[in-house]
Amino acid sequence: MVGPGLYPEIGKKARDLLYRDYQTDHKFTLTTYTSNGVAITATSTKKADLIYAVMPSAPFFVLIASIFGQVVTTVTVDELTPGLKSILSFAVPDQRSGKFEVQYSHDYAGVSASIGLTANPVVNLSSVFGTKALAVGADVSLDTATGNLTKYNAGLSFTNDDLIASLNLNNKGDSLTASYYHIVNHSATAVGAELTHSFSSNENSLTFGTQHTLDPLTVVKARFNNSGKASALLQHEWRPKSVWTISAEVDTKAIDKSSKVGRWVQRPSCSLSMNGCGAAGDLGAVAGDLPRCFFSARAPLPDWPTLAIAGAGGAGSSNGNGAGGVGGEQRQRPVEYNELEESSVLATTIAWDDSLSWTWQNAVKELQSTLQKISSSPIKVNNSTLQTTIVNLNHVPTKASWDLAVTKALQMIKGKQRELVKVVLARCSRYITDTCLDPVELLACLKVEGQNAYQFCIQPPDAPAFVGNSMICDDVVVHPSKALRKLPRVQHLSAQLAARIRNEDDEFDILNTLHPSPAVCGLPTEEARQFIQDYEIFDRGMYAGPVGWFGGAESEFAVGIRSALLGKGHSTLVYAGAGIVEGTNPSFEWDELDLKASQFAKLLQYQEQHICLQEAENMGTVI
Ligand SMILES: C=C(O[C@H]1C=CC=C(C(=O)O)[C@@H]1O)C(=O)O
Repeated sequence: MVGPGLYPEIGKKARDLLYRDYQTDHKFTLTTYTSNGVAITATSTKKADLIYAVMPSAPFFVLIASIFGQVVTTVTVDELTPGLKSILSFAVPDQRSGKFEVQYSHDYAGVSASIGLTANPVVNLSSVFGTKALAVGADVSLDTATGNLTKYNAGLSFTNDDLIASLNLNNKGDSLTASYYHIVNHSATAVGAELTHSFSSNENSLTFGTQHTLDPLTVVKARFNNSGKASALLQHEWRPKSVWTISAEVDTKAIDKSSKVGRWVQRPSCSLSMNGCGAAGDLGAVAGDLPRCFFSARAPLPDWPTLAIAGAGGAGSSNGNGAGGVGGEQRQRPVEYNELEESSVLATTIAWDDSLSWTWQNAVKELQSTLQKISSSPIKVNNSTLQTTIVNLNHVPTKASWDLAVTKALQMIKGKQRELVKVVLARCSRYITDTCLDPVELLACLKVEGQNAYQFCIQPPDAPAFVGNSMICDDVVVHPSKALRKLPRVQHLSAQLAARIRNEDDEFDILNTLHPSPAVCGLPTEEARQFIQDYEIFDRGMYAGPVGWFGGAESEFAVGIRSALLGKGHSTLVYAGAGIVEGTNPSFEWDELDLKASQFAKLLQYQEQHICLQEAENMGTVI
């Protein structure tokens, strides 16, 4: 850090020591570094009903869906000129939260200015003056829509070798925070404290804590506050940039209440969404306590008389409950629903580790409580019609923009350099219907679309549901010779590839290598990815990303195409893509998009067809 740093750094050391990583929510961070130094970070934090147990050596299961909760995407371009950095960030589903920020650091000043990417943006300006030892700063936000100052804070900090003291006036002057951070005797131990006084409520809050670095990869922390909450955490970097955190919190004033325990893992460099900016779409959230996740796997569910909500949680360990799958082999699925003659069985796999706090008893207790929630809310699924009508439809891109993008792709494919061979361009169509759609009913209706479809529904709590009817291969692994595969609307050339995985192979790495495949991105991958980034004008979100689960002994993923995102209200986004190669005709490809989207579209038109049929019947006409 040069000079006094930026405003958020005032008091940051103490705040990090006292608050960072203590949350018991599930958290997942992915960071992707592109070749030109741009870091793309997606962070997802959400309260989960169950806390996932993820163990490096034991069988484990992480629902990939868990990364698609509230996602904050930040793109940082460092050092445009010495000391200058620009940042573009947005939180999805609310992409209106996007902002552009410029930071400038100098020996005696640090200035940061940001502006929201909306018509009436919020403008934020902060500056710090001083030296590394003594800094004074202010932070102001102006809402240009109302002309009001929405924030004005001020701060002062004093830093020497092993001690940082700071004073912050926050909340428009309503609260004063004094904080202190101290490295004890140049050792691996640091202590910190923070005292906040609120002038309006006349309340004080005091938190103090300590942190000890056990070895370069392991840190323990503990803290206590004046409302009686005691917390501790253990953090270990088990491989580069991958951190395990186990944290616990006890309310000493209500010791009989169960304590909270959380664990999470951060993984690096895993681009799970097509172009690395995985947004969950721009639809409103759907309220609901339980995450809903469903993967139909290679053996689709026999039927859908009742819905089993797959609670996203409990973690996979072999307990023999994995139902028989392809060829009778024992398969573990996170949640499995089977219709038998006289009863139905809902089987789930769980994991535990008695040497940690996530014991067998805990795992069973959580499972039982989830099952109780599930069994108290069975829904009869209507799998014949959706009884809804499309009231509005628009496509992004429009046909004209599509033609332009395809023409541009063809120029590049035929161009002198001939670097691009194939690029897959996509379309996102927003259907407004006259009723709200239930994602599971939609999937149930889609089932007729193909016995071999891989059906999925991923719906974290309070988030839109991502559903799809993707393709899968046949049961038997054959030579990688291509065969024609006919589906109800389209046909594909398909081939199966089989490989033996080495012990050291990691399923995250395998997935990272396979995604994005030429079927959703193009060839060569980097050129196609760049073209999509430059010319595709909507955010793919989860569309075309891998969907499935990691199961320790087994993982299962399909490509999230033939998919849609269902949000709160009456809005559904339907995605479709097509590969552009030499000789492609833009209009034919547009028709192909219509064809691919029609599996959803025809279900949304129920009433129109129904009315037509009725009218026809009334008129005695046979259609
Ligand atoms: C990207 C999609 O399809 C890809 C997968 C198979 C066949 C494709 C095609 O026919 O062009 C696409 O590459 C989609 O359906 O959204």
